[in-house]
Amino acid sequence: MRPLDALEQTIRERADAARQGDGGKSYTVKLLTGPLEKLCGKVTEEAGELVEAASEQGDEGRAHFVYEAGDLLYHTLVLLRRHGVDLAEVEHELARRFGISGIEEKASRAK
Ligand SMILES: N=c1c2ncn([C@@H]3O[C@H](COP(=O)(O)OP(=O)(O)OP(=O)(O)O)[C@@H](O)[C@H]3O)c2ncn1[C@@H]1O[C@H](COP(=O)(O)O)[C@@H](O)[C@H]1O
Repeated sequence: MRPLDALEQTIRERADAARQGDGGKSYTVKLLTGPLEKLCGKVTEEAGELVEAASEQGDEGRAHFVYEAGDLLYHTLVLLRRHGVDLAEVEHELARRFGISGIEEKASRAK
């Protein structure tokens, strides 16, 4: 199983635990059951940290960039779960775009 799929499964298990009033020691459960603004704030924060890390140089900068990308992906997966959206649904959306040039798609929206 891809790590991203395994992580999604763990997050789904945490959501099930939360529904049963379980998962007190889980950070994921806190994000799933706390205020939506808190989770959205974390996604925004992690996106900002990834963008900041993008200008860091060298091996250390690269490792930090990868670390921040992991944080953003994790928090994004938790937000998707909170909305009942599976990763497969997002992958389906991305697959739908295969072969559609971003520039052409933008131009078609401007018409
Ligand atoms: N991949 C992650 C993961 N990535 C990041 N984080 C947590 O996300 C938080 C990142 O926020 P910050 O760096 O801003 O830390 P912070 O300031 O302490 O966070 P806040 O107080 O603002 O919430 C940290 O607490 C990290 O530990 C993660 N927490 C959990 N997972 C995965 O989810 C699984 C289940 O975790 P639990 O639900 O906690 O059991 C784990 O085994 C991991 O596989």
